[in-house]
Amino acid sequence: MSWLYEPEPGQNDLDETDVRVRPNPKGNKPRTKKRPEYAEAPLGLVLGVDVGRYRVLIDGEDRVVNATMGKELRKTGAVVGDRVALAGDTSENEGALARVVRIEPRTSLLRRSADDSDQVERVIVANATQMVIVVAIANPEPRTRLIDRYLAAAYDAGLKPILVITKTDLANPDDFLANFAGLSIPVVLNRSDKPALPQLRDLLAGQTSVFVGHSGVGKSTLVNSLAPHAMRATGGVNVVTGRGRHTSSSVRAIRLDESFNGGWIIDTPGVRSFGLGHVKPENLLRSFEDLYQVIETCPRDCSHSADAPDCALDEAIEEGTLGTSGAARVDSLRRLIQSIANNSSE
Ligand SMILES: Nc1nc2c(ncn2[C@@H]2O[C@H](COP(=O)(O)OP(=O)(O)OP(=O)(O)O)[C@@H](O)[C@H]2O)c(=O)[nH]1
Ligand SMILES: [Zn+2]
Repeated sequence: MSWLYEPEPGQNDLDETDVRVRPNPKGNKPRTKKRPEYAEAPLGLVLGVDVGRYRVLIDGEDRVVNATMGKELRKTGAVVGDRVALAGDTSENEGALARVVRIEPRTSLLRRSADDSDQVERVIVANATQMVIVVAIANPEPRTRLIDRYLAAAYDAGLKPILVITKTDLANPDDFLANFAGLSIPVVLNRSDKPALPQLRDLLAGQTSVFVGHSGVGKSTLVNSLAPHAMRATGGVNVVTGRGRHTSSSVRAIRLDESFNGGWIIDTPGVRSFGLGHVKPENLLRSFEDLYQVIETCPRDCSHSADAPDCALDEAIEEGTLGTSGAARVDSLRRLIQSIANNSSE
């Protein structure tokens, strides 16, 4: 249920030193009775989740342990990127199973709905700082609206978006990129025979970057070029259960090498759709930053949809102030507004 995942006010400001004496802004009862008991529990990072089993990298050690969710946390569940406290058998011994007894406050949450009318959201990744949107310039043909969806999800989650255009050996990306000229997001042009490693390194250094993209765009190829050691470091997807491919999620965290200054990639191969049912309309508008100045001049309570009277977007298109891609951008925004309209009326 969505409310379980809502960050509390002020939560984003907390760091590890706040864990033991977390101030309770509302002064009501503490969230978990168990907290003092597990104050010394080792902390770790969730690298992967497989049918209720978690692979957790213990802080300060190069040790990945298997864990299950403690009883009181089972409904909430943890996701890749979560920082968790462990009790029980935290050894790497065969058959050892630790227990997650606490999930640390999250600094960000990337969610998606099954589709735009679905308000039951699924949390995909916790604590990421940016979203790398991977799109091929050809094969498969890029779709600007899909990128708009990703951008809306990124802004809603508080993640900084970065656009990586792959397969630039196949076509010239200039025309396509004109669609996003008004956005202040970094764009990296990449081709597998000459990966743009220095530029990517600059952008990914010290960050936790969620990689998203449609099937076939070359995301795996890109991730492999950035983290050739990935399989070894993360232990692969099915190590925990050893049970074939029945993974509940193949999302996994991959540590980048030292040249990335503590940077991580979170790959999301299983994530096919990006429903925006949970996205707040104001976050959607913010993701169209090139239109935002115009939107601010709209009448109060303007819905900005195609039938909205006196929407300043229509005027701006007529006057040509939004550039050549202006009409297409407005069209994309309006489709997304329409898609999440059911949601916002409740
Ligand atoms: N020409 C060209 N082909 C590429 C490039 N990058 C990847 N490919 C090819 O595109 C195809 C898809 O690449 P993947 O890396 O498997 O794509 P993916 O996005 O991970 O796709 P899924 O595995 O379906 O999620 C493969 O045949 C790659 O060899 C590139 O820069 N140029
Ligand atoms: Zn408007």
